[in-house]
Amino acid sequence: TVITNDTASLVNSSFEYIVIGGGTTALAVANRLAVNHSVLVVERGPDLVNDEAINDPFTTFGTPSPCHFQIQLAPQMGFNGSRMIPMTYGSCLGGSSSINTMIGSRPTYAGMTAVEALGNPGWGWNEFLPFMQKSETFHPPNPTQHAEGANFLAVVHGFDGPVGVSFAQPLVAPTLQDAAKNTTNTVFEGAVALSPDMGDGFSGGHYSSYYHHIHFNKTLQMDRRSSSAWSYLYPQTEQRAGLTVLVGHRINTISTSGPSEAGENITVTGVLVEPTGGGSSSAFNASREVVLSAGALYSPAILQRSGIGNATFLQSLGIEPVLDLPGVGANFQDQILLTNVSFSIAPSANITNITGGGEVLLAVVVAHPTAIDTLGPNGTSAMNAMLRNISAEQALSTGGIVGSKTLTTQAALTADAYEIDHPLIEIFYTPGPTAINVWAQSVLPLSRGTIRINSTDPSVDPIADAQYLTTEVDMVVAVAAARKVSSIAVTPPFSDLLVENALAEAGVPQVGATDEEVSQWVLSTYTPGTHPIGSNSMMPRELGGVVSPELLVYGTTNLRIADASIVPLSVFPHTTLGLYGVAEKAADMILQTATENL
Ligand SMILES: Cc1cc2nc3c(=O)[nH]c(=O)nc-3n(C[C@H](O)[C@H](O)[C@H](O)COP(=O)(O)OP(=O)(O)OC[C@H]3O[C@@H](n4cnc5c(N)ncnc54)[C@H](O)[C@@H]3O)c2cc1C
Repeated sequence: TVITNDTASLVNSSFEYIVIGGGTTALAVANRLAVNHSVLVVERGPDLVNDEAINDPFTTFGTPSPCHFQIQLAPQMGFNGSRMIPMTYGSCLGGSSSINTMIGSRPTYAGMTAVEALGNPGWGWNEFLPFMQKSETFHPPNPTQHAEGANFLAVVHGFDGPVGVSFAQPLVAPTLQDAAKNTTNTVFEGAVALSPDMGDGFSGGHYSSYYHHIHFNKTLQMDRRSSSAWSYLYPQTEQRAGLTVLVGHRINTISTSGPSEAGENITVTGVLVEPTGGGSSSAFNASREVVLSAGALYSPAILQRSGIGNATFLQSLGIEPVLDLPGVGANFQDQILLTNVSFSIAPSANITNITGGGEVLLAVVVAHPTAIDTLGPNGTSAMNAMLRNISAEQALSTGGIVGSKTLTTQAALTADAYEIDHPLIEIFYTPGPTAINVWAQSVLPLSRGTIRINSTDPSVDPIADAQYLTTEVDMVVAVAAARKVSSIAVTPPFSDLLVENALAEAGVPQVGATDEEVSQWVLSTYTPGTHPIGSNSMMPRELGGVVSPELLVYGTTNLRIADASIVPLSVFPHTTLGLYGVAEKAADMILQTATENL
């Protein structure tokens, strides 16, 4: 493997495959293709192999690094007006997996059923699971962790893949783990059970200690973030003679030839690249395929600059359309997080047992309540009523929808998922030095937004508009999540760990607050879920889909997308482990095509 930031040092300008981006999915795809092929990866950010703040999984979350970037979102809905909200993402080798909170969750069976039913044969849970397993080396809990509630089911895991997945060693914060589980049990009236394994596909209605994307080296007794870079690129075992990684360079456009006179598929021939800091451009050729993996925020922007997108919109920017694909940049979505929830620890409490003595990961206990657990016995029918009755008018008022049928179809599939056991919300408990964070997040939002460039200059960020909470159903879920957080803070044994007036001190609505008061708090304080997806969705073209189930961009012969932008519904409570599955499946399909075209 060659890693360089200097195009002059590259002997070749032609490769069999070019992978755009050096992030989470990109490096996994590149690793698999480079076993037998020449591959060029182009990453906008730097190589931070020796940056300990990134490598050490116990670095306090949010500590700035040269990989941390923010995009300013378009004005989002707030209380009595709009709010300006930034969204954080990673830009370096490993992409967002180099800075994320490493919570190791997977999509559910119900979620993948919905993805498949949207028109994506081959993407159901049973077919998808082997690809997640292929990526993973799971470290089972040790006997002490097991005694404290950490559990696993061997049949759903992989034990030989590049990505380390482990419980924190040792399992931190025993008092908090215990209190959080007991209180979760009480607040959800026993309906939320201790999970045998949160990654077994049936995680609705469960809670558990949580595993993270961490390599645990048993011999060295050492933990390291298992970013995509530390899984698929840096280890000795993953070195590939065919792999060249160009860092500090951004893709401006993808080059195309065709379409043929019959108006058939176009072929991509390579990419135009420029140094991130400015300088002259270089062209690289791809003899087989180009794989776009620049993430949900930037992949649609690269397509749009290359003339692939809504033709009318592209023309308005003076870009000659190559392919009219209105779904590029549409169906953009993100979960919301309620993060303004930090409860002070009581002076009498044993801080060491609660905080784990300083070595703390985000989310030591996670709960995935279903609609019934969260909204009561009529929860599923309430969700059904809202989701199945979305009118065409409401659908079209949601900014990022290509046609009304797109949202009604997705809403019905979301209702189906809740009927099986899909979690409605996620609640996670994390200790800090003097406080305990109880964060909640929506899981399957329905609001849809857009990613649109407003300049052909590749150094200018696209306009990212998540349209958070703009559908009624998303507000209902957010308010229900907030109410559960309030209940948790006043329910023993968890409440015993907190100062007496914890709710008021944290500014969180009291139990019994009106819907109006809770909505006001939600709208004033919610933050991005930082799980942006959907902006090049895998779904039928007539619904506004951009890629086929083979991840081929419609209307092209050899342009695939493998990153969070292809995920059409937020069925991954946290995205990373599922995205490694996407990457492994993408590589498998690309190599299959290579074999057919020998
Ligand atoms: C703060 C934060 C916390 C998170 N916490 C968790 C968590 O606990 N658990 C979990 O599972 N998920 C978490 N996530 C989400 C998860 O990390 C992302 O969904 C996932 O990493 C996205 O992978 P990707 O391959 O789509 O994109 P990325 O990994 O973001 O990679 C995209 C890459 O493309 C590069 N790029 C962009 N434009 C260009 C261009 N023009 N040319 C060349 N390169 C380009 C970028 O620099 C970047 O490196 C978190 C995310 C964030 C930001």
